[in-house]
Amino acid sequence: MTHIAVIADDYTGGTDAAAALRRSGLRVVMLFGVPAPGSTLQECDAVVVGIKFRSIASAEACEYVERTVAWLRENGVTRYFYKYCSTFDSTPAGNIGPVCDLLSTLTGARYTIVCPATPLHLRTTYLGHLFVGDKLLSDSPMRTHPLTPMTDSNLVRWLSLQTNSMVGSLPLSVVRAGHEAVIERVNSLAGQGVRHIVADATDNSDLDTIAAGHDEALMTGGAGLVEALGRALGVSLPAHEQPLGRPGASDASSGTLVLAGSCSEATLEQVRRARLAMPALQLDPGDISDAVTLVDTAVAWNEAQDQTRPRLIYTSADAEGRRRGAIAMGPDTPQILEQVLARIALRAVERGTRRIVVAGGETSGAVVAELGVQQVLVGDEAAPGVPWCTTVSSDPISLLLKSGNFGGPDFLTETASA
Ligand SMILES: Nc1ncnc2c1ncn2[C@@H]1O[C@H](COP(=O)(O)OP(=O)(O)OP(=O)(O)O)[C@@H](O)[C@H]1O
Ligand SMILES: O=C(O)[C@@H](O)C(=O)CO
Repeated sequence: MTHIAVIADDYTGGTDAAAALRRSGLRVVMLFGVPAPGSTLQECDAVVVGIKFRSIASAEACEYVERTVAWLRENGVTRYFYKYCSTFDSTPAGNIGPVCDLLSTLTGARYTIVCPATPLHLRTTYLGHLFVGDKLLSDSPMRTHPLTPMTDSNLVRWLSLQTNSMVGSLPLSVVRAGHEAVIERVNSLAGQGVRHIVADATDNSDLDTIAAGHDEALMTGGAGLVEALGRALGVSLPAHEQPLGRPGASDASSGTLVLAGSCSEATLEQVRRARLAMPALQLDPGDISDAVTLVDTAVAWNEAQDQTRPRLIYTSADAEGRRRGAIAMGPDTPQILEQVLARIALRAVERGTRRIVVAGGETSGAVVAELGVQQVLVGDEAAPGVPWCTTVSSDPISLLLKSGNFGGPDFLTETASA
């Protein structure tokens, strides 16, 4: 029986959630994209559906979510978790607010917990404000994100821009007072008409308190709260023999193609180090602004490399590099570059590549869509929240889809060769 479905707003967010559930010993199936009508869900404790709707128009995002919920219902799911980024990636128009509104209507939930806090990734919430390590979100590198610059750390205020529903908060003092105090406060807020409740949490025990005995059909947040729900579920389920398999990475001697589109500070440093360790090609729209020429250049370069060795192709650039590139390529540069890396991935797979590391959630979404991957088995983590995934096929591909901010400085170098 599938006890919970996680709907994630991008693919690396989905693999992060899937890794969190696996840590609790649950059997997890991960799907990419809105599931095809009529397709069936294989036996699992939890299903994660990763959909690329973080940065698209909110009407389209809601349509994807509605179709996904309809499919999940047909497959017997009654509890839902909406997973967004631990840095609350969104714009004043959405999509977190519109999707929370939609999901609470579809599930009939009286209120929605909103809790991106994920201590494992150093994201905490206090008095409704989101912190990244020791910085407020708006003082972190997220303030210059190419798609969703996060310029306000006050989640109650930010979410209120995205919805007409009332947004309230659940302060840490109440969370620390325990589960009953939490239930009393959320009932009181719901009674006052508050629909979305931003919950404070600074460590995993806070998340356990928020998740414990929660019987609404919907929760929302980051992988931290997903893991807490997984822990609560894990103790109530019989131990499994992991019948879905536990694949790790395929052998690195088959050669790894690393594609980086994330422009996060973490990825820029990982790219800088990987450049010293493997052949690398930078694709800079400031130098070549035509997408077809960029793809052809990269494909030719890639095919000239030793296919049994790691190699790196990246568009990642700092804010100044992106500004220069956008002058030449135009306002759709981010989306065009996602497609460029995706097409390079497809051409490489057609030529035999079976091991691909991708940096960046949107970039991963584009790559997975271009490769036509619909379902993966979630395996061992290469870093917290970054599990190896293996496509379900007779000629499987190992994929490592890395959220922009995740992994240590040598992540790309180590995963490409290990
Ligand atoms: N040189 C560049 N100029 C402008 N945009 C770029 C450039 N290189 C990459 N981008 C775009 O920046 C965006 C990065 O988003 P992506 O989600 O891939 O990474 P991220 O936000 O760091 O990761 P995550 O969503 O997992 O936190 C993509 O749309 C990508 O195409
Ligand atoms: O929550 C996170 O930080 C990640 O899972 C993510 O969503 C990045 O795209």
